[in-house]
Amino acid sequence: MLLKLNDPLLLKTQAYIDGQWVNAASAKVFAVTNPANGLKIIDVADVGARETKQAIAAAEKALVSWRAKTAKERSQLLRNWFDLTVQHKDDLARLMTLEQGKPLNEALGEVMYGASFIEWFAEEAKRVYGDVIPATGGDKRLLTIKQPVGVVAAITPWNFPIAMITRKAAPALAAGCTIVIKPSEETPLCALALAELAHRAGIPAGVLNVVAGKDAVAIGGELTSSTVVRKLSFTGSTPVGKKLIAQCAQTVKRTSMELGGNAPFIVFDDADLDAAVEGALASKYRNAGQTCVCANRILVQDSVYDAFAAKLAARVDAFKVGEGTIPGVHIGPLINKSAVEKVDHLVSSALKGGAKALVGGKRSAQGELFYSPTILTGVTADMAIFNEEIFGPVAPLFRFKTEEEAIAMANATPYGLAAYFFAGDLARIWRVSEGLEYGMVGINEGLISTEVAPFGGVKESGTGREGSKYGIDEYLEIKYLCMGGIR
Ligand SMILES: NC(=O)c1ccc[n+]([C@@H]2O[C@H](COP(=O)([O-])OP(=O)(O)OC[C@H]3O[C@@H](n4cnc5c(N)ncnc54)[C@H](O)[C@@H]3O)[C@@H](O)[C@H]2O)c1
Ligand SMILES: O=C[C@H](O)CS(=O)(=O)O
Repeated sequence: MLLKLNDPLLLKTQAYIDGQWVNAASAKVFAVTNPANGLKIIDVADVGARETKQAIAAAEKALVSWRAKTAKERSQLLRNWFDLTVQHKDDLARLMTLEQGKPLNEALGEVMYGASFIEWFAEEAKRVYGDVIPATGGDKRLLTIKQPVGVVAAITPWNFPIAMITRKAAPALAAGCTIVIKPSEETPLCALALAELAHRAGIPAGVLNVVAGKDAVAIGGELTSSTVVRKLSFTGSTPVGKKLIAQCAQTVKRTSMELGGNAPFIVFDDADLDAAVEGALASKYRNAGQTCVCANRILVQDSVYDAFAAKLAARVDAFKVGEGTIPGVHIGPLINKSAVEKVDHLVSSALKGGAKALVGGKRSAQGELFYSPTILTGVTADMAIFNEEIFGPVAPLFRFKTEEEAIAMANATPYGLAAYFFAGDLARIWRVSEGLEYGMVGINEGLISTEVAPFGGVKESGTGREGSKYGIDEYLEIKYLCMGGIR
């Protein structure tokens, strides 16, 4: 797709530091490519440790006046940012489809989902309350106040290049923090466009900074070792999250971790099978299966296995695979070569182990980074595909006999982000909801993410929650005040 933007000034190719657009001191650039065809979209300034230091210094400088603003003043500026994001939603969606590959309608959905966090936290900014605590002595008054953590670092993934940024930046700014964002090198254009809109919204220089570069380790090293940065909010893979937690430990930073998933999707014998199929389609194949909350293992009770598989296959077989700008496309490309190779390896290994491809089971002829929507049957829990995050349009179906077996299978993973199940009986719904070791559970529903509810996982899927009334707490410190001598 030639890049036709209504507002061409949203296409930014430099780092955004201290309210200025700057090139890399090294003059280096890196190419951003379209995963649908491998063609270069544009070159972007390839910044590193030096520019990251400058961004941290800018955020530190801006913190003084930003935290001193009233909650209402910060709220209004966030509202301006929300309004501009919605106003430019079509251009942002085009940029996203171009650099990330998801179908245009999904990209538009993500822009609005991302904007919803700015809207939500524009309001939450005005509801940061403290406490008055009943004193232990007549001469004392006890209270708490909440204050911003300070300078925040955010490191974000490529699969939701707008929403994963606003889900961090909005609560951080609402709380009175300033932020340095390192987007994925795969998808910097959306991040830089968001920075341009924040600038236009009147968010002061240094409050929000974006540093994009190929050397994630160098940028991350600066962000995690700086004593000025008091918090890291990371969204990405669990292995990288573990590294970053360790790096942050050296300066005792607060961290929020939104990491990998391995979501079970359980279909019980008392489920509405048509609803379960709709839920599986929505959860499994969104963003070509490249979401942290995608159904990763579909567990189906024996007596309904064949009926469910047949219904699901009929729908998946009808999926249209292609470039995201083409109307009616359901499945776009995966993000890069290693992603396709990983998915192909997991499928091939399962097939070698005796699984069968009811639909797909191979790369797509649409292009180097396309994979065919796939359903595998006869998959067993000893296969790698049961234990690894697939991150592709592949639905492995597993059989189970009893409710206890389903819960045990579902929980047999180090991950604990999202889980789903379809059932009818109310007592079963309560038993299974309480038995699943996950941060989020979809019950007769495959799409659960919203700005008003807490998003996050347990075990090795991370710590902390984003969105909801809880999300702003990640960026606040509670200070206890004890007033004495009051007689
Ligand atoms: N829990 C969630 O909310 C959530 C949301 C989206 C994606 N994810 C997870 O993210 C993964 C896919 O995204 P990804 O491939 O971008 O993940 P990734 O971990 O490879 O990269 C995420 C970000 O970290 C950066 N990074 C990588 N190595 C780094 C290092 N050593 N130091 C500093 N920064 C580093 C990358 O440049 C990118 O910006 C999947 O595991 C998915 O489940 C989780
Ligand atoms: O991939 C992770 C995102 O958080 C997915 S969602 O859009 O928030 O469900």
